[in-house]
Amino acid sequence: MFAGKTTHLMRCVERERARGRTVFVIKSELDVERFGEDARDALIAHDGKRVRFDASDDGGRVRAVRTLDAAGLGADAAACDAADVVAVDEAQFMGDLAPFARRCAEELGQTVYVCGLDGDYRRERFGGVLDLIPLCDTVTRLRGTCAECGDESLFSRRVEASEDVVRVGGRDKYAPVCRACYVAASTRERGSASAR
Ligand SMILES: Nc1ncnc2c1ncn2[C@@H]1O[C@H](COP(=O)(O)OP(=O)(O)O)[C@@H](O)[C@H]1O
Ligand SMILES: Cc1cn([C@H]2C[C@H](O)[C@@H](COP(=O)(O)O)O2)c(=O)[nH]c1=O
Repeated sequence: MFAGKTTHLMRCVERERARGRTVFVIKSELDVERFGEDARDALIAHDGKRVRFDASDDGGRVRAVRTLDAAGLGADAAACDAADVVAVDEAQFMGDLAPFARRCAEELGQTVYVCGLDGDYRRERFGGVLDLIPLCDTVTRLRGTCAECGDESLFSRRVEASEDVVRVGGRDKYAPVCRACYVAASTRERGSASAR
């Protein structure tokens, strides 16, 4: 988390739109829990930057969905199929990600951008993001800044006591950390659990 994934996706979306291409942006409905109704039709990064398309935009949309199938996309399924570009944020929450992305790229000829977490706070695979790797033209792994020592961050450490894998949130629940700080925190936590 905090690696700049959403910010990077926003730049890709803005570049495609500047070239006159229609972009359909899909994000997780879970973001609505975190940011409120505003998150239904806007991409939102941790620094508050937002990308929203207005009514005058050429068929491009930002939509928060539960699933990537016709049930999730509902009335927007045709607009999604018709877009030149499909961009998916928070892809770790999307079931059937690889079949969806493959259909977009290979049956519909769309340009597809997908951004999401490959691993959860335990550093285990998160949703279907890793299933895309063998299908991609390009993979970019971004890094943020370790919240504890300032080195580059690689992992998301959960700072709140909860063991649910899916736990929507930001700085209140997670900190981006480097390997050394992740391992040090895990060792501390294991130590305090065994002392109890
Ligand atoms: N520790 C951090 N490392 C990097 N960026 C951070 C950090 N804390 C806050 N930020 C902010 O988060 C922004 C990136 O947010 P975002 O694009 O939403 O990342 P992601 O989608 O990977 O979680 C940065 O531009 C920066 O303003
Ligand atoms: C590590 C981890 C994250 N989440 C949630 C927390 C946020 O709502 C998103 C990640 O958003 P970001 O744009 O990458 O910052 O995922 C989770 O549910 N479980 C986890 O283990």
